[in-house]
Amino acid sequence: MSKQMSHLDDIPSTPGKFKMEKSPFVHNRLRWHSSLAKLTFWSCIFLGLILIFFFRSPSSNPLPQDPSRRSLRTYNWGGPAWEKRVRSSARVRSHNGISVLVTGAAGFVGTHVSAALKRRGDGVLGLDNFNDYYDPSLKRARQALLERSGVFIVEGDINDSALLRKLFEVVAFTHVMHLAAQAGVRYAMENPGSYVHSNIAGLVSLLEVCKSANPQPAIVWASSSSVYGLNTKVPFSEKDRTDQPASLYAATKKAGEEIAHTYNHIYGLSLTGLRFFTVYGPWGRPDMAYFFFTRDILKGKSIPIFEAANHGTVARDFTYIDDIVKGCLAALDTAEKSTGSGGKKKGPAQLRVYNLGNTSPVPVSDLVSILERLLKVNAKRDIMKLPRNGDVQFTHANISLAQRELGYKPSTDLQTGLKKFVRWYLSYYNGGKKAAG
Ligand SMILES: O=C(O)[C@H]1O[C@H](OP(=O)(O)OP(=O)(O)OC[C@H]2O[C@@H](n3ccc(=O)[nH]c3=O)[C@H](O)[C@@H]2O)[C@H](O)[C@@H](O)[C@@H]1O
Repeated sequence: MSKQMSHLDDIPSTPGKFKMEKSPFVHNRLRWHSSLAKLTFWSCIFLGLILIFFFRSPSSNPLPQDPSRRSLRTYNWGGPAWEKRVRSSARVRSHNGISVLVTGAAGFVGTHVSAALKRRGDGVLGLDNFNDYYDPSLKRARQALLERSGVFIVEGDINDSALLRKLFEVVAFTHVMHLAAQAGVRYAMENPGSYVHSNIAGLVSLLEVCKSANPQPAIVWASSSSVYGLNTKVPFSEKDRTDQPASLYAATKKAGEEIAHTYNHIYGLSLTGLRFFTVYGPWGRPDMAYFFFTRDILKGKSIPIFEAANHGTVARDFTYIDDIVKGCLAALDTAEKSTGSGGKKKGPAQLRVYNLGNTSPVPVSDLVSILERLLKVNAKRDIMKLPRNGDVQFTHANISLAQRELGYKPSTDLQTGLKKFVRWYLSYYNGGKKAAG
């Protein structure tokens, strides 16, 4: 190093100018030294700036800062012990049982559906990416609950095609109950990418693997009442227009219905979409109004209650989880087989869409009154204008199609359902001592 330096020191940097200097050697050495120092100095500054930029740039570390790219997380799966667990969880234990892959199994509806299927002896394997859209510890608690009844939840993302293919290699699922999604109407303005990632790209990734599976499974999946968007004709019937979504969430669910049509048409996949109407109940989602209203009423915090223009009522056709589960199971049981094999269609296949609602919309202010009575605490009501962030003024399901074809008959009113929710909430959060996330 020093040898090389001394050699470099002897060579004038600009030989042409050399002769013009009065004391060429000394002067040039000084010049050389000072320019080397300058070069080193500016290089350090430049390097420093690059490093600062690199570490502060969100793209250098996409995982914690960009939740729409959750699939970039790596999950551990595979190996003989893992395959054994997968097989055992998916094993059918009753005569004429089905074997179901439940995506979003650690979610609210996913947990209840998985438990119900397992109870009647069907084979159930869960899949969930345990993202942090809301408190993941609640998802872990649901997972523990399912584990106790023999349901294994594979940790992974529906965008991971290699994982999905592996699951179909290990188990010949007869059905897929696809509930993994980015839910929530208002969050779509904060993180639009996560909706595209889960509800569109994830759905396509799943259907691609299902279409190539041999045998192809029948698929039942969660659409949403939000697809009715700005439709004003009530009650909402499956025949009504769904081309005016009011949120990106609704648009991705509507896109899902169109994508389902395509895969049914080209590949003969049997597909049933269920339009859920504001599902609530024990083990529910903390991002939903009934859940965080409960938390905030208990904390003495004020709760924002939306109203439409001219003090118009905002109402929802709140549907209790047990009724939804019955609808899901009936959809699975009436699903016909897919007709394709090896990615090729052999004949026309079933394509269905059903409303699963309660058929009795309740104003949000009444929901709050019921919670006040059940919690024995007066809410601090903060009445505010319905924000323009995707909410619609009301939903109301016409369920006659589901009644006729699935035998769907909701039987829990909001008062009864909320009573069960509040009992669960108080015991889960230890009498309100542990705060809900
Ligand atoms: O059924 C559906 O299609 C949808 O139901 C819910 O969406 P949403 O009905 O908006 O449920 P909440 O967020 O719990 O809101 C319930 C009601 O409370 C109102 N609300 C919400 C939040 C708030 O701070 N204040 C308030 O008054 C809403 O406007 C709405 O009328 C779910 O979050 C969606 O994932 C689902 O697809």
